[in-house]
Amino acid sequence: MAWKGKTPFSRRRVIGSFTYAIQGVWYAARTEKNFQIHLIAAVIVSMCGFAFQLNKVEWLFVLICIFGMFSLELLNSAIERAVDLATEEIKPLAKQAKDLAAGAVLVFAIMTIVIGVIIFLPKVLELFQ
Ligand SMILES: Nc1ncnc2c1ncn2[C@@H]1O[C@H](COP(=O)(O)OP(=O)(O)OP(=O)(O)O)[C@@H](O)[C@H]1O
Repeated sequence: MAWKGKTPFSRRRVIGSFTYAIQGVWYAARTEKNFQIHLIAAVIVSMCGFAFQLNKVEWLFVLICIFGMFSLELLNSAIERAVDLATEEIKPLAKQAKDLAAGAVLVFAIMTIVIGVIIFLPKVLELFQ
């Protein structure tokens, strides 16, 4: 614990926690294939959002989907590492932990796709009318 001995809300501790969090996001952006795919998808979806001039509510849903996917992907990567740290052997509990974490990402991804279809499909269809 790098902040041991500091008061709970000391400025250095808060800045330290923030710095570590940024390091985590930066590490994922540099090394995690899935996180990079989500980054590209987020840029494409945002460009589509501007192109189709989404309203405020539509943007809120899109942003929740984008940042929710990032958050879950980061958690999934953290769980994978924690499991690998706990054991290098093949164990049913290790499999369950990793598969459950991957399942959480999948469930949110399905919701994201459904929301994407609800928001963008009518706008795309309008282009062909
Ligand atoms: N220690 C283990 N014991 C049993 N099964 C495992 C173990 N480690 C991984 N697995 C199984 O292999 C799958 C793939 O694990 P892995 O660690 O390669 O992650 P991944 O899903 O390929 O993620 P990423 O590609 O992001 O690293 C897991 O989802 C799990 O089902």
